[in-house]
Amino acid sequence: MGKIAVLGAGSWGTALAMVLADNEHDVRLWSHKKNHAAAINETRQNERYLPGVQLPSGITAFHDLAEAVHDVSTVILVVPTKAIRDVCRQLNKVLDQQVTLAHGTKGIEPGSFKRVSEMIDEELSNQLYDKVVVLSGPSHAEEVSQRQPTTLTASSENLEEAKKVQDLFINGNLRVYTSPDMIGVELGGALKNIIALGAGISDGLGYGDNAKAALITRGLAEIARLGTSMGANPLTFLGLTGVGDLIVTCTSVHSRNWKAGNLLGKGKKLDDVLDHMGMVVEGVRTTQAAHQLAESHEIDMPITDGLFRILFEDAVPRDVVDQLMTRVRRQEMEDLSAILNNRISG
Ligand SMILES: NC(=O)C1=CN([C@@H]2O[C@H](COP(=O)(O)OP(=O)(O)OC[C@H]3O[C@@H](n4cnc5c(N)ncnc54)[C@H](OP(=O)(O)O)[C@@H]3O)[C@@H](O)[C@H]2O)C=CC1
Ligand SMILES: O=C(CO)COP(=O)(O)O
Repeated sequence: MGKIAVLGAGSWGTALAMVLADNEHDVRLWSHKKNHAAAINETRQNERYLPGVQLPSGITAFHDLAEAVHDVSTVILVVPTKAIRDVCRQLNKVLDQQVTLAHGTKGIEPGSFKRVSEMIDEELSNQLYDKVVVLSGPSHAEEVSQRQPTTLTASSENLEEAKKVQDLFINGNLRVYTSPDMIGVELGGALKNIIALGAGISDGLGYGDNAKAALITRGLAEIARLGTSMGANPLTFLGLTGVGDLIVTCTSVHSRNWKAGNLLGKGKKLDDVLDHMGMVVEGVRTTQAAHQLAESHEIDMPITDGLFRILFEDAVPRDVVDQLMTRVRRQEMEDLSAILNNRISG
């Protein structure tokens, strides 16, 4: 079995490393913090990010990136979106063989509006890999680490690369599909975090299941609206990486985005919430990116707009809900051909 480097020793990197080790690969889990890597090797646990979970013997933690990627056939990037460019620049200096390159990161970069694979393509020398693969879907690290049944989708512009990643991860607990729609798969995974923040706020305000179902469904409509404008296949949003991930993130106590929203709904301030979380809450930056994108391209995203005002303009959550409920009346289903004709170019 192959040598694989997983870069990012947070909850998701560790859970993915466990799957690979279960599949008998030799896994190098890289942490940018020396003490963290040492503690993982010593205790055989990642106490900070997956407390109480015993790591399989096939995982070794590394702090030195050159050592972690030496001789590996595959590199999986699982750091937060804001760290992707920096880690790619470090990789350029130490990786000297061609690898299969995948990522499990869910975000869009504010300002550039780049998806994670686009950021990787901009930063990483193209001699080092063929086409990036994204691995996404409804999958909380806590449940994957307990080997509970989970499904994911591997997508790439080169389907052969996606199949290689499918092969590496698939087992009796984790079923992996493939998809050619890289844009839709990455956007579904990133944009659902915005709606999960909203679902948490709704729960924090004491609203019930009706409100949450409405947020999920109307949230899906605006994810599909933006995603389709950016070149995604609209059907992808009905799959695992669209509605599947939206459901799991909006309804699970494991979701950091839901938890952060819940605290906001209970009246906490964003900075205090983020300090308290101690783990990445990707939906915050993605809300900023999607809001900028929707504004500049005149795409109707009322939930995202409301979230943006709560997160960055101190809007009162209950007022935002009132505004959403009293918007101008409209027909539920929209004209897909109009959306397809309005694709964002470039
Ligand atoms: N957790 C989950 O269930 C899932 C998460 N994801 C996605 O995976 C990505 C990673 O999330 P997750 O593992 O959960 O996040 P966590 O917050 O659990 O962990 C993030 C990890 O990345 C490290 N890190 C932060 N900045 C850098 C940097 N500049 N260079 C190197 N390492 C860095 C952190 O180190 P430090 O301890 O120093 O902060 C930490 O080890 C996110 O995009 C998330 O949306 C996708 C599916 C499921
Ligand atoms: O992406 C996830 C589940 O698929 C994890 O969501 P959170 O980052 O909100 O925990």
